[in-house]
Amino acid sequence: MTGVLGAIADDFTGATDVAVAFRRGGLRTLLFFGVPPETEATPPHDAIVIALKSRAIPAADAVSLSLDALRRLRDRNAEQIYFKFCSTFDSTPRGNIGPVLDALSQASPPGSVLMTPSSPGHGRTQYQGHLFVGDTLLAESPMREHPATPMTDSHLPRLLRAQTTTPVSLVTHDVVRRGETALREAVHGETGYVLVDALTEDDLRLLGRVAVDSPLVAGAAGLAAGLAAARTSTTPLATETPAPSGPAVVLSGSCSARTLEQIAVMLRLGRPAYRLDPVSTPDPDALAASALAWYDSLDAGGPLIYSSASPADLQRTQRELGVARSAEILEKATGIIAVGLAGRGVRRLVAAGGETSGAVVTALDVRGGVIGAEAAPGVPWIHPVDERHPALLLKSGNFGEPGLLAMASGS
Ligand SMILES: Nc1ncnc2c1ncn2[C@@H]1O[C@H](COP(=O)(O)OP(=O)(O)O)[C@@H](O)[C@H]1O
Ligand SMILES: O=C(O)[C@@H](O)C(=O)COP(=O)(O)O
Repeated sequence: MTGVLGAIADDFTGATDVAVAFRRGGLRTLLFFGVPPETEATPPHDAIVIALKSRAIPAADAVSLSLDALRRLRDRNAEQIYFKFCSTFDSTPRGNIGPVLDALSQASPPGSVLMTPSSPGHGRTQYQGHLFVGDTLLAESPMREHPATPMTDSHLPRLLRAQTTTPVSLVTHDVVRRGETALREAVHGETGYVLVDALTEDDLRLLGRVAVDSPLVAGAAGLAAGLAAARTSTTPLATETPAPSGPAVVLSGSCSARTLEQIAVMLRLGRPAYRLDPVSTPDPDALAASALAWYDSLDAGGPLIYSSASPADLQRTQRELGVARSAEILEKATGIIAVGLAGRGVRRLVAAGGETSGAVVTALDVRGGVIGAEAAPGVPWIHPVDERHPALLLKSGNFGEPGLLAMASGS
């Protein structure tokens, strides 16, 4: 399919992940945080990614935001739409993957929707409809403890059927192994949503070829890369923007197991660290003010301000304050802190966690940026178009080696 490839991502770290996948595939990619104004001027591009914060909000709001994004992408000549959800299928029985897919497919030309969360680069694979995180089933991985979207089932057709009345079918790996013609027949012979097994990047390139003319495709960064590879770009990529420099701070609200390891490394290295405790200070303004006062008193660089907590500590806070209220307090405080840090001359902000990153970008009012060098696979530096903003590294909870946060905020 020619024309622009438009992606709608359900959170901000997911959006950077998919933007990187498109860019690596040779597509000149723009990333917008939120639906851009109609008039926003843009450099030439092959793909546009719109980052929403629609993963954990009420389904009706997620649908309405996604339809706004769809309209804006269509205004900008997007002929093919990619709905990016999490490679760990983060959702609840109420949504939001099913409801958003329903709305997007009703607003698109007819045809089955090929989809898979498989992203081998991140250790996610789909086999016999089951989602694996490394060598572990999703429901046995740390995702079962996620604060907003605990994943306690690994079977994708069952997870999706709980969220939609649209038919959901499964194409298993034996069909993928038979090659393009067999897969094309299997996918295009179905109606509704077709979850296709994929274990390798080669599988995903095959899926990309099969979906290259479909108006709507869905998945994580793995299939996005497959789709990008199936489209050709005649324009060579711009040269890589160098990694940014200047004072750096890590802001982490991610409670993912990988982030906790990355925080442990920072603490072991003796980096200055300030823990946000919403139970002792439930007023976000007061919480932010004390964190900023602490920052002002520092003489060492590369500090960490965090609320990330182990599953047991997280549950204690959530019992005390409620899941929504604790997240609301922390995200509001984190936003205020981000603005305060930018005002104090911080030039690199590393945010850990999708929701947390969304809070940071929204509070700073960063509208969009150019995708730069990757600090880890799927985690690029973002250079805001408005250069007064600090460079941003939005780290998905599950991504990066244990040393990533320390490295990205180092001098
Ligand atoms: N100590 C805490 N107690 C309760 N909720 C927390 C705590 N720390 C973070 N949160 C909330 O948990 C959610 C974490 O989600 P996110 O930032 O997407 O990271 P991840 O998905 O990696 O855990 C956010 O809404 C955040 O505000
Ligand atoms: O697909 C993925 O795993 C990521 O792109 C993503 O969406 C991660 O979300 P968070 O773990 O909430 O950062």
